[in-house]
Amino acid sequence: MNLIELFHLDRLTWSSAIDILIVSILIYHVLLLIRGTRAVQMALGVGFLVLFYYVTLWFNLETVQWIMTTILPYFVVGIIVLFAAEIRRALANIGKNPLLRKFSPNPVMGAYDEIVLAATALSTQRVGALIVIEREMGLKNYMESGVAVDAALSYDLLVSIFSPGAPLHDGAVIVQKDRITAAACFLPLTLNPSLSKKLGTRHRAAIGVTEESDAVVVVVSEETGIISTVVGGDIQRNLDGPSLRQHLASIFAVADSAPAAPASQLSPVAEGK
Ligand SMILES: Nc1ncnc2c1ncn2[C@@H]1O[C@H](COP(=O)(O)OP(=O)(O)OP(=O)(O)O)[C@@H](O)[C@H]1O
Repeated sequence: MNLIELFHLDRLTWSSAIDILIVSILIYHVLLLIRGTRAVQMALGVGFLVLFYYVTLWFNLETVQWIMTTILPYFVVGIIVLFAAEIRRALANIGKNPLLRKFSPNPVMGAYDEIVLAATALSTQRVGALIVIEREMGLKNYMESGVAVDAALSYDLLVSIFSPGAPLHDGAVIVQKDRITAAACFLPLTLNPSLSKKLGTRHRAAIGVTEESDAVVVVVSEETGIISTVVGGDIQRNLDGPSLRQHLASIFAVADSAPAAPASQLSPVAEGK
């Protein structure tokens, strides 16, 4: 028996090849989506139940089969509820239109330089900060949990919002293009069990919002002054001004022309705090 007969390749048609390709791409994207989340354990549990169902068919275990087929419809509803975040993310990714992205104007890196400067200054002063930058997916539901602000994105405003004791310092600032649109916003916490225990709620909120949206988050740790960015649930730690700027420039695909000024060149507003 040759390979063609062994794998029935003689029956392979163009449509079945395309079929296999699409299913492989779908499986690959589902695995990418659930990688590193609690959904992995659940997917393993579902796999085990499916296997168990075939074992009951094999041994003709009628009562177990009856129980499994009776609870299956409820089980499907349960899976939809449990995987709601992952399903939302998958649908949002499908809905992202690369054409729309091409036509929407690029954010001005100058505006994000304000974030770089503020993060650097806040880090030096050990002031915690949580800045969420909206991309294609709207963040209106998170904005509604905070206080609406409609102001130009500026270093001074960011530093004053996060100053300890300022009324809006607790929670996240939301940035849409070159404007600060909300402050003191509450974000969903990630439930990822594999995260370091060293990451507290500020960092968990930063990761959580990027698991549910395509936002980019800049976090400054109050405890250590460490600057991190989070995209798609992945946290990148230990950034400094230039690396944060470079990272934001690469995410937003804008020309990285001028390096961010060091924190020592910042205006007296920050330095005085
Ligand atoms: N769900 C949330 N949404 C928005 N902000 C949050 C949320 N949870 C916590 N925060 C912010 O994080 C602060 C508490 O941070 P905490 O010390 O628990 O976290 P952390 O990750 O260890 O941060 P740090 O390194 O800055 O101490 C809160 O005062 C609040 O400003």
